[in-house]
Amino acid sequence: MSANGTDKKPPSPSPLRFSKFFQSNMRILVTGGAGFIGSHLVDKLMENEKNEVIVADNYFTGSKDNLKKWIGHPRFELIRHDVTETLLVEVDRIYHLACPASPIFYKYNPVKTIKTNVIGTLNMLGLAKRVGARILLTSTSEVYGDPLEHPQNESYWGNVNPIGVRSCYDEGKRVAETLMFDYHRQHGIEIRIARIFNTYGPRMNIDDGRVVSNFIAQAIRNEPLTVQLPGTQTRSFCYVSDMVDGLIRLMEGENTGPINIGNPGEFTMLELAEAVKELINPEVKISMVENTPDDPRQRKPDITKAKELLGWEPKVKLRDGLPLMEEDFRQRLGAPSKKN
Ligand SMILES: NC(=O)c1ccc[n+]([C@@H]2O[C@H](COP(=O)([O-])OP(=O)(O)OC[C@H]3O[C@@H](n4cnc5c(N)ncnc54)[C@H](O)[C@@H]3O)[C@@H](O)[C@H]2O)c1
Ligand SMILES: O=c1ccn([C@@H]2O[C@H](COP(=O)(O)OP(=O)(O)O[C@H]3OC[C@@H](O)[C@H](O)[C@H]3O)[C@@H](O)[C@H]2O)c(=O)[nH]1
Repeated sequence: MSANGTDKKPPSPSPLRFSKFFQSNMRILVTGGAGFIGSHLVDKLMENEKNEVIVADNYFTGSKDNLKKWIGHPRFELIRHDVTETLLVEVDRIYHLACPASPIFYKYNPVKTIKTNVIGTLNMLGLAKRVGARILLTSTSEVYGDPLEHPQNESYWGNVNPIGVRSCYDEGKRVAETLMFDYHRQHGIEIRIARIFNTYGPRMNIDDGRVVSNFIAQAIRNEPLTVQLPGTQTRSFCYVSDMVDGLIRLMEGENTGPINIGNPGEFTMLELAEAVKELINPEVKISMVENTPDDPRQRKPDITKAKELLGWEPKVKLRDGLPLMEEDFRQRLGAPSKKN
């Protein structure tokens, strides 16, 4: 009797796979592929003509607009699907990103956020088991909570409030990581876990609520930059092209992780506001506003593992990445481009 209590072997891939005429394209599922990081990942995966990409997304925080250049492409398929329901597709790789990432959106329906992280990850692991796919989870630096170690390396177990308003996301991702390792140990599933630190870039929702998108939209509209108190809390911001590069290296490498993927350049929120002011609108005012509960006071990735195991480190500095994002926001807000 096997570990799952049955004598049946998992189904083998379709007989077509063993046909000598079979074109061995890599079939890749990206859950949450209509979102910010997901759509950039899809762009990169589609560059490789050997890849077929399937996106499954419920459009809660994502949009078809982010994928419009691929809709109708013969190697691309878009499915409106909620990962809390099962999905049956024949794939070789699963990038499992589906989950709202902005605190405003993950706190909007916390029970749904937990379901997305727990039931959604169970469903994707079940799919990986059925079709023998390798699965990568986009976990988060939030698993470290309000960290008491600085910078954070992967062996730190974190300082997370289990009953706070952020817990649906933080604890949801922690359970998702546990599920990944249990499926790996119990069923031999090939897993990869990325712990992503704050990522920014074009295509973030304008009303996403995260700090970089808020400040850029505010600077372009000449509205005060809302620095939440005390303003000395820190974050480390990674440009999205670096993030996508790190995720693909992790997926195709030999290590399960968890591996931190982020940019170690650390800034206080007041420093970030000053940088946005200087680069985008020197006239804009800065206004100090109330913060939300359990906001982590400091965050910076130790990326030694990513450097050693993936040969990866970020290339884009914050001062170079912010103007790239500004142009995209100007277009979408209907503000004149700075290039003209
Ligand atoms: N951006 C960051 O700074 C950051 C940091 C750490 C971890 N992450 C993780 O990376 C992933 C992508 O983040 P993002 O910034 O692109 O966020 P995003 O909100 O832009 O994208 C998330 C996508 O998942 C979809 N989605 C949400 N719930 C779903 C469900 N139940 N079923 C199907 N689709 C669903 C959304 O519609 C959206 O397209 C998330 O898992 C997030 O937790 C992001
Ligand atoms: O307008 C704002 C928004 C946010 N902030 C501050 O900026 C900091 C960063 O806040 P964000 O909402 O951008 O993101 P957080 O770092 O809190 O969480 C994020 O990080 C890890 C990911 O998993 C998630 O994408 C998200 O939870 C916080 O200290 C917050 O208080 C502002 O000062 N002003």
